[in-house]
Amino acid sequence: MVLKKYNINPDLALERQKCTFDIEEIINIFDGGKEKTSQRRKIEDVVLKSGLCHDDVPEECMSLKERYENAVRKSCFFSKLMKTELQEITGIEDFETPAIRRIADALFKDISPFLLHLGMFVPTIIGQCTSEQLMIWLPKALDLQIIGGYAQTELGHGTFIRGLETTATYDADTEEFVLHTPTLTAHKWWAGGLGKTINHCIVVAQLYTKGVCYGTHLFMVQIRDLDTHMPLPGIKVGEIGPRMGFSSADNGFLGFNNFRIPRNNMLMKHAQVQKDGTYVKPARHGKLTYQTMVFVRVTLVNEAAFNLSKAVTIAVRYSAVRRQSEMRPNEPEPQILDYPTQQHKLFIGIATAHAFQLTANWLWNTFKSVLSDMKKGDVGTLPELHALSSCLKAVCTSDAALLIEQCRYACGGHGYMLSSNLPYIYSFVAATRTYEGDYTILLLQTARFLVKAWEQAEAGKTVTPTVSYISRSLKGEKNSWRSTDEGIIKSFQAVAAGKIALCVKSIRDRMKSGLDYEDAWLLTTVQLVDAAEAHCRSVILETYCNEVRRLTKSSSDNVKIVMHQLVTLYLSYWTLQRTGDLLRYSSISEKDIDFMQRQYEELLQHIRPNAVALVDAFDLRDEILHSSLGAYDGRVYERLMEQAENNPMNAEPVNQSFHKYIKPLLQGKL
Ligand SMILES: CCCCCCCCCCCCCCCCCCCCCCCCCC(=O)SCCNC(=O)CCNC(=O)[C@H](O)C(C)(C)COP(=O)(O)OP(=O)(O)OC[C@H]1O[C@@H](n2cnc3c(N)ncnc32)[C@H](O)[C@@H]1OP(=O)(O)O
Ligand SMILES: Cc1cc2nc3c(=O)[nH]c(=O)nc-3n(C[C@H](O)[C@H](O)[C@H](O)COP(=O)(O)OP(=O)(O)OC[C@H]3O[C@@H](n4cnc5c(N)ncnc54)[C@H](O)[C@@H]3O)c2cc1C
Repeated sequence: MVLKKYNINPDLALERQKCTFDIEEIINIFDGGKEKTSQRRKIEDVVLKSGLCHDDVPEECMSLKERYENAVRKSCFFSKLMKTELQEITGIEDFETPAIRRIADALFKDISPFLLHLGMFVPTIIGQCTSEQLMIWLPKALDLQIIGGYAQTELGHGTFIRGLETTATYDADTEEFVLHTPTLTAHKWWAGGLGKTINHCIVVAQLYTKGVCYGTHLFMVQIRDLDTHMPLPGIKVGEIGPRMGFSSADNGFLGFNNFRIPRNNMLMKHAQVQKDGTYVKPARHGKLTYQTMVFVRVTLVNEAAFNLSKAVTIAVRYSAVRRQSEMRPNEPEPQILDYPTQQHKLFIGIATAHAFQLTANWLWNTFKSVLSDMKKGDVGTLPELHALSSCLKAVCTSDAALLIEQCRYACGGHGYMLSSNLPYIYSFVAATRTYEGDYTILLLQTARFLVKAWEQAEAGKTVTPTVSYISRSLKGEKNSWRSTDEGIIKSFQAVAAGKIALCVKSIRDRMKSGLDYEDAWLLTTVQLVDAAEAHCRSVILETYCNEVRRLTKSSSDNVKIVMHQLVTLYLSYWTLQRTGDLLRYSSISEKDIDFMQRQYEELLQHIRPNAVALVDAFDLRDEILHSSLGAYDGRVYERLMEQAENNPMNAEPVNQSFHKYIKPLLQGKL
């Protein structure tokens, strides 16, 4: 839809006048500098001027098939734009992925069927291919001569990768692998783009050679004819059916009937099958084939931050425009943003978006540094990255989903409209809690690392920096509560250490009472998930504080103040959420909690005048927000009426069902 232009709503205009800081400064901080902001805006301008964001009818009023076809059309033209005009017009050779990611949302209110091509297919080629394989597939994939996806999950197994049933059996006579789907539950299920769009995919299958199974490995498989797009003989493929969100992502199913691929289609950077069928196992680490998942988990922390920033922008702007009830008799109805309970629902969303964005950037840098270690042959830092990316993906996507839903509650009835975009944002982020490793499963992976770290520290060994608090705790360091940033972080670390200690004790006690390790672990998993979550909280709190301090070093005083108010709000919020834990594992007193509660409520008041400016500082254009409630001009009621009038249901004054059913019913003739 072409966005109509309106004058700014006077309430919003007034809000912007109250702002105490230069929003451009905060925008630059999050973009990574002025230059990056200007590059991003250039990219956005090109895409927005391309006309590609236009839909003749609102996406939500299209049928599923129309939505899919529309998303394919846009994905193709967007890809062309990325390869040609964007580079020519802006002169920017190296597209920053965050900029492309952000502007992609102007095209797709739901999901691009090409998401997995860019999000997993290309990264798997980069991470799992030998240099010869890379030369064959990477240029084709980048040039979109082939379009791919990532088919790992099966109907029967998603979490437990070792339980996958698809087989890839090596035939040394023909130097081919035979892919086969032995059971109903072995059918690949869920892969994005697989249903109708892609012609290639990475398939994860159990490798058999010389009669031995070597576990899951990755294979490049062409599934459709490049010209006719028909499934190749031996391939059964289709769309899995309507779901909560992801309607235009054509998630698919896939079965193989003794389907043959050349030996060279096994991705052999880490493990190899030689021509005679000899298996060469990965030299360095057994889980390197899981690397794309680590990459995606890292990017999902960014997704959590970005989508939360969209939701909270919509809800804060709406709350500044919406007036409801009365605070005192006969006074005008206040903006709902003036209610402390509304501020409590929303300001934590702003602070969390900052915390997650800065944590995502930090995690991305950690990821790059681990990759560079691995290139030098050192895999020593991989376990910590796996533990960090697992818990951060779990906690950030889960918190973001809850806070996005809270933003929807904060918009009352209108938040329930698809045109608010909040239901779309929610259904996208809700899926991120499950895919790429379910919440519980990933926290249990981190817990495994934490228990090991505890045992190492107990044995007097040095542990990695993110768990160094364990060593301090084992040395008997007592926590003394202080309501400063550092003091609060230390107390959250004491909570994590206390919980890990209890897990270790529970496991040992259970083993002493006769259980084996597996059962002792299993019975402790509720506590283990809790301990991993506590560890993750302490990581986020510490990273957020450190990064704000680092990034605002040369900022103006007013920016420092407002950014630090949000940090303090975040620390206070989580202190109040976790008083039980803090009373148990730190020296916090009831008086301290009263102080934190008052500080929190005062902070809501301090942040209130800057709330709209703070969400403006996410710099999200209306075309990216797609929201009748969240547009920059705040013309909520005009847009709600506009979308109602454009609803195809209103194209005819009387629907045919009246004549077919209602009238006969009224007349007793049905
Ligand atoms: C160019 C132009 C283009 C134009 C385009 C135009 C349009 C463009 C539009 C688009 C715009 C742009 C878009 C950009 C991208 C956006 C975002 C991307 C979104 C992507 C969407 C994604 C959708 C969703 C995809 C999916 O969902 S895909 C499926 C994901 N599936 C899962 O995630 C399964 C979870 N399950 C497990 O991951 C395992 O099952 C399990 C639990 C670990 C146990 O694994 P197991 O083998 O049993 O191992 P254990 O025995 O437990 O552990 C044994 C030992 O190994 C260790 N260890 C386990 N792991 C690992 C590991 N990794 N690494 C290291 N160690 C590990 C463990 O610590 C232990 O160490 P130890 O303690 O021994 O020392
Ligand atoms: C929108 C969407 C897109 C997707 N895209 C892709 C894709 O492109 N490619 C692809 O390969 N896959 C994809 N997936 C699949 C996704 O990765 C899996 O659904 C996800 O990993 C969870 O696995 P599962 O469905 O088997 O859940 P299950 O493992 O069956 O989980 C069900 C419940 O059991 C619990 N549970 C399971 N095992 C344990 C355990 N050991 N201990 C304690 N609790 C346990 C879980 O915590 C969860 O609560 C997608 C999924 C969605 C929703």
